Amino acid sequence: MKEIIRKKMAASPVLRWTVLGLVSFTMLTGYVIADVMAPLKTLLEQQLGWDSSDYGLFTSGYGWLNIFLLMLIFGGMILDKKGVRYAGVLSVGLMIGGTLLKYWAITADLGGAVSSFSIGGHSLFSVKSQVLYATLGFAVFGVGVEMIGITANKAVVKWFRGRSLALALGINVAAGRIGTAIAMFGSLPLARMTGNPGAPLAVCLLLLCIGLLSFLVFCVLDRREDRETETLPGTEKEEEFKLSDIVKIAKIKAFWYITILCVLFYSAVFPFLKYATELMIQKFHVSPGFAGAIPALLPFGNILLTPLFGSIYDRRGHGATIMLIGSALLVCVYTLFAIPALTANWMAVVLVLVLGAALSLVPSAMWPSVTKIVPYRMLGTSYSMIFWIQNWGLAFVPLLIGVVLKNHCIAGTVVIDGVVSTRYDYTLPMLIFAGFGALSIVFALLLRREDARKGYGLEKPNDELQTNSTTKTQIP
Ligand SMILES: N[C@@H](Cc1c[nH]cn1)C(=O)NCC(=O)O
Repeated sequence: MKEIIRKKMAASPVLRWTVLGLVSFTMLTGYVIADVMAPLKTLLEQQLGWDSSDYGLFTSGYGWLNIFLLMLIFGGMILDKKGVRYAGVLSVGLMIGGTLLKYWAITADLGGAVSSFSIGGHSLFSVKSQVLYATLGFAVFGVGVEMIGITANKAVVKWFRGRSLALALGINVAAGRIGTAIAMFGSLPLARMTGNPGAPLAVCLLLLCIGLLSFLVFCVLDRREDRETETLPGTEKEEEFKLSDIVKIAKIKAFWYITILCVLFYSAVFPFLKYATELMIQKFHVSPGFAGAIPALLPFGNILLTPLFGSIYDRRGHGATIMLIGSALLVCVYTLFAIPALTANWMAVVLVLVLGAALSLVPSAMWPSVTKIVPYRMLGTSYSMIFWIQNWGLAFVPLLIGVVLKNHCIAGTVVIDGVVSTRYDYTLPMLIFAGFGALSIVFALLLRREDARKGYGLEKPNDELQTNSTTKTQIP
């Protein structure tokens, strides 16, 4: 065990909250683009001649570079080595570059060109060039947006550790949810109004440039603060991140518990949203025109509740218990979704709202808790390792649910909007999500036990820890 002296918590509250506003706004602009194409699936098929597999390929592009080329992990290491300013500007640059490529692909007339890939004369696969370029653009964007996620978290920790940290991180998550809500509600009307599926992307690009400006203003404030803090008496420079720190992180049991809890929990929520509209139509008999509005309630609930639960964690503690309650709610929600006899509309609304509460509880406690388990200098890499494993779940669980639906859940046909469609029985997928929830409970319990053993302080108020740890913190 080693002790280092932390930088003094300088900065006025006004400056701290200004910094949070600037960084969170940049996050918001990135998260709008992450979801902006999701409501346009039908429009892409109608206007650009895409089919479902083109759309599936394009959507999956988000995780390609992050997962397979380990870009997320490299992003975390760059963040720890070079700092939040460098990593943030790089992230926004990648998001702008990726979105420009995607916008060009969607709006250019490529004359129906097809790109084919073959090895030794054997054709592997061919894909519409437009889809390929749009997917590559989304893949580059995916690296940037995941990196801004970890960078924003680390920047918030840098400015808020010990002072309303969970509230600040909760507001940052809420900013991301506002971005998702804007995309879910604004994208389709704008594309329809202009008759151009590229129009929402053009607006997003403009928004992202404002996000870049916002981050640049943050950089000026952050650099000034760094200079002032360095000159404070009694302030020692923090140890630099080393590659060997990855091994140190990997040896922390609680880190793995929180990582596994993260992948299980998020795999039970975000992939559910990809099927939620169909579930509303087929199980709860909601009209197709209104069905998307029920799952869209989810981010709205989060916008208020995540900061609220964060603030409770700051003042009262119980971080591990909050994660436990959030996981338990998942089991309740999906078990009720699985019961075939429950088909009332209001029930679907209530269950989505409770799911929203779960999606507020767990992130509000999870991201601040990581700061109690790993030292600040390793935080970028730790967040990136957690996000990397989480991205596997986010990429493959929707696929798993699709395969399960296709092979085990077909229950005849149903007429939707005058079109005969396959009818699915969603009981099994809902039980799978409930299973993820049950496993999340196990890992939340393990985390709580480990906390009791090692004394990370997950059950203690963050603000109380501040008085003990503003100057000194224990480093494993
Ligand atoms: N790694 C991200 C994944 C994501 C993408 N869009 C929404 N979430 C993440 O976990 N961000 C934190 C969060 O709670 O959304």
